[in-house]
Amino acid sequence: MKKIGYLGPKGSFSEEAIHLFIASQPELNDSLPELIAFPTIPRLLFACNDKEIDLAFVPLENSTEGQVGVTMDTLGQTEHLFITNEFIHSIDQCLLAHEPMPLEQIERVYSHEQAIGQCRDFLENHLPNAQQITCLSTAEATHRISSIRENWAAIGPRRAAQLYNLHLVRECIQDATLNATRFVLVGHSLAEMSDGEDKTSLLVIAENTPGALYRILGEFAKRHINLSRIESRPSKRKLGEYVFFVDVDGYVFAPPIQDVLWALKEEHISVKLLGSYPKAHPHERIF
Ligand SMILES: O=C(O)C(=O)Cc1ccccc1
Repeated sequence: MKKIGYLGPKGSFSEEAIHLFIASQPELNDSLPELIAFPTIPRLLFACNDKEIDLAFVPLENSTEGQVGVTMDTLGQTEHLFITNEFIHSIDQCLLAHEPMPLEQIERVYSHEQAIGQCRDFLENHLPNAQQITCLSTAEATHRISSIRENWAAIGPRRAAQLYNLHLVRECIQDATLNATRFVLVGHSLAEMSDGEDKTSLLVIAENTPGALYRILGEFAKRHINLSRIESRPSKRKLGEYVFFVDVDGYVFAPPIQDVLWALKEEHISVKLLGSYPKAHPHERIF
């Protein structure tokens, strides 16, 4: 039985999404994998890197709040991991508490930083005086408030209310109605080319010199390769030095992508392959 790790505990958005992802994959449905909850994203990805688990399922970016920096940074640091699938899951944030309670009475709000960021306007407008407390996940936040009878609330998935015996004070409190998170499944080997459209994720380390990024992007443009995403993260070595996460259309062994990789190598630009995997097509309800 395959072991798949996710950011837990039970009731997190990651758990909700991994169940839906498994249901969408006929080959995983035949012998259901064992799901293992991890408390943090680095611990989960390093456990996969060290082969304690077969696969790790992690959030990568959200349509409202943007990149999940810790996932990107850890993927950059690990050596034996490849993204093998992506999965887009729509996210409805709920405000949960022990009992029905007027918003003015809520003194503290617990949640994951991504969830707090997705509900920033709601929190400013309706809970301006509540203290915001960041937790390792929305489910951890929900679990924390469930054992203490105070005027505290948590932001998390609807299902966490049932699991932790809490009341749904408000639903759909995220600032953008259409709010979706892109999760990726990470494993130990490169996925094979699919029957449909694939994409390739690369980590490019550019020099801090005039035109460095222009030359990198030019290699893709010259070969008519479409870039679907480019994000920078600090190199963590020096202020003002960055690494770039680039997603391009196509499978890594497609000749134009191989040509770009050769050209970048010749220019001494270092590139780490993060994976090649089937492109997810978001459900219409999401976008
Ligand atoms: O905290 C969770 O429940 C997670 O799985 C991370 C997360 C948080 C907010 C949106 C999507 C994923």
